[in-house]
Amino acid sequence: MTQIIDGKKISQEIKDELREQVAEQKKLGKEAALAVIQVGTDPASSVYVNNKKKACAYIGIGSLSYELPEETTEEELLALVEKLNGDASVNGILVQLPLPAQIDADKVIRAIAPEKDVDGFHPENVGKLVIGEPGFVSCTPAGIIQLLKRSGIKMEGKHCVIIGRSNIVGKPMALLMLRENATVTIAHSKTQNLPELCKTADILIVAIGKPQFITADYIKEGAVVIDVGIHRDENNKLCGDVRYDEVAPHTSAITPVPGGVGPMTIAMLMHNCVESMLQ
Ligand SMILES: Nc1nc(=O)c2c([nH]1)NC[C@@H]1CN(c3ccc(C(=O)N[C@@H](CCC(=O)O)C(=O)O)cc3)C=[N+]21
Repeated sequence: MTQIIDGKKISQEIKDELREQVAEQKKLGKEAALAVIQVGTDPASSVYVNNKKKACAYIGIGSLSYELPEETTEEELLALVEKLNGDASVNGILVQLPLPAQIDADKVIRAIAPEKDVDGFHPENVGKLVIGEPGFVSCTPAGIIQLLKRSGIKMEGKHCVIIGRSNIVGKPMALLMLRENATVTIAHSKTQNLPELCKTADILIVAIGKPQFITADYIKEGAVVIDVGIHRDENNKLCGDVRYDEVAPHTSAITPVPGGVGPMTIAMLMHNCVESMLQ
């Protein structure tokens, strides 16, 4: 029997836990607030940003919303980040990616005060993850660990293949899996014999960014498959990097798209905001 890992349900559990924690802190006079900055009006970004604001409202975290025009300059964005760094009522700063071409995203990420970097993208937080010190962890990989733990899936000693080596998903994912005592392989666009390699995975985490790329040929019978991709197909329906209908029957557990990893990213962002408030 294939276990369908319900990211909506698990993210709801986490949000309910956080909501209680925030209510407790409110009694002590402590409040949390997240600043969300969006440059331009990419429709997909707007959906995610709205989901983040809804989650804040549900949990009781204040949200400040900055919607800047597409032609915003790097200097203007950096000035806003600086202002929010110095604002004691703001615990978290999130600059929605991708940014328009005139803005250097790395420069903006480095400008965010590490103690307000709830995305976990700042080099200081990335470095802490590498050496195993507490710090903010990138939300998508942190959410995947929660999905696995809360679904009763053991990671210790398992071979985990991660496809994708981005700073935001693949690399932090590998470090978190290592922390859970998995044996980790990172695959990428230059990896040879990708289907054969994937067939050795007990846990396959797919973050390639190509719609429905992974077929049943990549799957060891009974493997756990986590799909990080999010796309719209020819019928404008959401789909992932994995051909779900074909792959699912060969797995012991799999995440759907939507309703898998996506909602967990937001739950972990909320978790990081609460952590930031408690510091
Ligand atoms: N600074 C920054 N931090 C991010 O965390 C960040 C970002 N930039 N840029 C874009 C990606 C993508 N991302 C998602 C968040 C929620 C869903 C999500 O809620 N997905 C729903 C469906 C949403 C829909 O209806 O489209 C689901 O999978 O069920 C997906 C993707 C955060 N990102």
